[in-house]
Amino acid sequence: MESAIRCAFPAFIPSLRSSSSSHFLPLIRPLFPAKNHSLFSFKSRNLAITPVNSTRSTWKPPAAMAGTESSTEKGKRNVLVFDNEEDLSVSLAKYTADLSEKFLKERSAFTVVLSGGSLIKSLRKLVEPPYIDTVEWAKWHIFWVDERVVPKDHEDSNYKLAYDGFLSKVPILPGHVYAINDYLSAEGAADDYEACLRHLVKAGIIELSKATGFPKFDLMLLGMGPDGHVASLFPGHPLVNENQKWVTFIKDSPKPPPERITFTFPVINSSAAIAMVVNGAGKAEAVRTALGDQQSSVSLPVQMVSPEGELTWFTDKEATSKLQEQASL
Ligand SMILES: O=C(O)[C@H](O)[C@@H](O)[C@H](O)[C@H](O)COP(=O)(O)O
Repeated sequence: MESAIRCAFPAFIPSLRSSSSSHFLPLIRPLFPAKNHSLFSFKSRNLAITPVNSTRSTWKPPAAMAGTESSTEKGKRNVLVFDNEEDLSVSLAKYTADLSEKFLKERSAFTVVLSGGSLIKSLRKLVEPPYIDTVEWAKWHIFWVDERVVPKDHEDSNYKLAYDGFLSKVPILPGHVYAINDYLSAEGAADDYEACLRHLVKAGIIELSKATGFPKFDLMLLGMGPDGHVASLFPGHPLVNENQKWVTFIKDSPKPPPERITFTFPVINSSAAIAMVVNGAGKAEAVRTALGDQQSSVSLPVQMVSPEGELTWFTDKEATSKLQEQASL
């Protein structure tokens, strides 16, 4: 029953762009044309590390990167290393638009999960031509992998961050933007968001993973904190082991604000595609832990990201600087 839907739709007004058919022109470019990956690349059975668009290359991936394979047996793994964040954002926009086209050939909805943080800024090329006119925005459905339990107009709100930097600039339908109910407690908001997801599964908008029974989103765009957290799943916190709930809550987040809701790892790892968007020197130590050659034990939540589908790291030279140091030792 429609009145039973408890998804909190925000008062979100999409930009008044033309609804001409140019929004729906098909893209013809393949994912990641080979010319952008020409310098050198390391590929193994399910891991590829590729410096992109460099004018010179000094870093060779550590041989022990192959250790990543054994811990990520599910899907294909790529690590793309860009010269800078600008190049990263150009490639991220193309990746996202191409994935949207690919999924929308198969079904009528494209389910996209956002995180907070610097990711939103890195999506800036997606709101520019050609994508603003070619992506089938009306079929996108937007979710959050985590949200701070604050009002939607609060400066800490991930909804506000995404609205200001992305959603207000593209013609995504207001009813397709699934924000949390910010009138509830953290626990209530988590339960409410899970109920929203369950409704959307029944409605055929979100698929369920045949392998896990958890919701399977088409694309998760994740950031990583300097401490290696993803979503609101922090190192050493028991929530990283939650394996029943789809959405849970935290009241003692080490990163402020303390009260948040977050998807759990079974949901994150049921995704068809995850883009790990990680740039800047502040992430270098966690990137070394996640992708370097000492991966015998899992100490960081980011190391638990292992989707059913494809995992693609969008990184830059600064974020991978300690990997490069390690490789040159
Ligand atoms: O609400 C949040 O805090 C975010 O969702 C969080 O998981 C974020 O993605 C990482 O902390 C990376 O943020 P930065 O890219 O800004 O470092």
